[in-house]
Amino acid sequence: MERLPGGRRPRLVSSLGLGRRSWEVTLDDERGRLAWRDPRPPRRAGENCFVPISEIIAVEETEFNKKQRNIGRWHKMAKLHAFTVYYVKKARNHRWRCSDMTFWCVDEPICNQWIQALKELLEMQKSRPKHLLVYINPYGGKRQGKRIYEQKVAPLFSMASISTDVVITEHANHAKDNLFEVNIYKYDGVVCVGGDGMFSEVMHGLIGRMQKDSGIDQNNPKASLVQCNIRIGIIPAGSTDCICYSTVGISDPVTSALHIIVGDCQPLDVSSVHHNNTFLKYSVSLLGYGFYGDILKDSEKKRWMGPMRYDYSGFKTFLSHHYYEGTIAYQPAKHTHGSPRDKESCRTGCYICKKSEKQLAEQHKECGLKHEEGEEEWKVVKGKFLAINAVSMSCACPRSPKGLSPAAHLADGSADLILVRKCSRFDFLRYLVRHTNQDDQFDFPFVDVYRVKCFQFTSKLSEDNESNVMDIVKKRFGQFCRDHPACCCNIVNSTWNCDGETLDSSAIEVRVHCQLMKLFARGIEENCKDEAAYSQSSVEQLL
Ligand SMILES: Nc1ncnc2c1ncn2[C@@H]1O[C@H](COP(=O)(O)OP(=O)(O)OP(=O)(O)O)[C@@H](O)[C@H]1O
Ligand SMILES: CCCCCCCCCCCCC/C=C/[C@@H](O)[C@H](CO)NC(C)=O
Ligand SMILES: [Ca+2]
Repeated sequence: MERLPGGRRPRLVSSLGLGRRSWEVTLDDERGRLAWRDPRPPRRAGENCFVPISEIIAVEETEFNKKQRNIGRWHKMAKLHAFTVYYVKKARNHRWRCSDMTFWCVDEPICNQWIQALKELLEMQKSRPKHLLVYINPYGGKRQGKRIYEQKVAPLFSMASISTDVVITEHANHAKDNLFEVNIYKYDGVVCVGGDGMFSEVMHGLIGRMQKDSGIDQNNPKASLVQCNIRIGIIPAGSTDCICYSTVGISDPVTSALHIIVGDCQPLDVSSVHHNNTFLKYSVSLLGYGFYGDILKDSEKKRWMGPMRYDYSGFKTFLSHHYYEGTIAYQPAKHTHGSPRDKESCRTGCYICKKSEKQLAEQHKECGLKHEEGEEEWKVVKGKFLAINAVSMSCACPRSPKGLSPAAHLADGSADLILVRKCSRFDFLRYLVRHTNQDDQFDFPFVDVYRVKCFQFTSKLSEDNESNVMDIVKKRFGQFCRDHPACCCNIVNSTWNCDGETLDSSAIEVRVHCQLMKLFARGIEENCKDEAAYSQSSVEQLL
């Protein structure tokens, strides 16, 4: 048996047929690769091809005649034995597809040896899920959730030998409530088929369940929450699908299903939102007051329009140009080195997020699960704002491929607080348009951005309300009519948009919990054509 670099022996080396030619095929378990090359000298660059074992989806014995291609005439005389390897093929724009290759030989024991060895190696991929709980929202987005799951996802899960318990939700909060009742510990993960709202439900169910089982009171804004190690997979079938897009790089059901199958793991920051020591919600994407809150409030009445509702309400809200007065107090995130103005974005294996992971592990070692709230300084900002956005991740989505804060990190324990002060409609439009092109959306005198670990917000109206409700409303309403005929400032509060759900209170207290949960994802991969992708495309040229 030929030795590999370093004198290692591969697990298996055989001469196998692939297409019309015979190849030297190697199963190198140390490097984690299934590789094949043309044995005829000289070996030309580009003829060394491989698939990482971690990206093989399944292996199965194949009835060769059914798949028979135009192979040499002499082979037609003998009975051929074959096996098919299904693997991840990386296409453009972070899209993944399931591709396959059929290897053949005349020797049945060799064929069986290959099938067995590959299956053993797949069995050893311990991060892969075997049993999943799936929730499908049949009414999310364009109401395609059930069809998408049945046609595109279920066949892949079954090919990868993943068993599933599927729940088609019958009402809002069905998935969340169900997660408090079922034995979640028997599953390797929970999958939601829907949009950001559906993900939010599943996340609330899982995090809430973990806290309940650990005796943690979610109403305590300072409580150290217990990390949730049951991963969530998102099959995008919603209107914005921002969480899927920001963690995978594309909103595509097949790509997401393949990330689940290969057992990817991406930790995620979660912000808790409280009002007066009462827990309101968790957020992983956008907490938006003013512009995004008003869009959401208006669009909720137009759910029948589907994803178009956001364009309609967005246009209406833009024209209304309301601003809101309030005070924000925040603690800067000093533990992380990044800044919202960085040119680099969070990508697979991000070193800033890795550093936060280490810090978190050290913190847990030092003080068990007790969280030491640092007596760090609070900064206070008062003003009139068109939008207050706090994002724990970039919030990239098909409408804005770089997101609301392009340099925000998925798992660094911080959120980016973006304050858009009162400005002209034209300037606000310029700001919005920069979400869709390469220009810096923070490079405006009326936009400030801070990386924070917690913040509080109080609207001017609720500050006033605390003194004397009716007097102030009357006084302010008079002022409003006399001083602002253009009707741009608002005597009522806006609403918080929390990952696509409205909050009942305007005064909130927010804290980022570093890596509180995990997704079946790996962050956005760098956009270079990597070695594996190169090899795979060259396979197709060669066959
Ligand atoms: N069977 C159901 N009937 C009505 N509402 C449901 C049902 N199942 C789930 N929901 C609710 O529907 C809401 C919206 O769903 P989802 O997030 O899937 O779609 P979307 O709002 O169109 O997309 P996005 O959140 O990406 O904008 C969720 O908050 C969820 O609570
Ligand atoms: C005139 C051009 C204007 C273009 C403006 C583009 C800006 C788009 C930015 C969208 C960011 C969406 C952030 C995600 C929020 C989700 O949590 C939420 C629920 O799905 N979606 C919305 C729309 O609130
Ligand atoms: Ca973050």
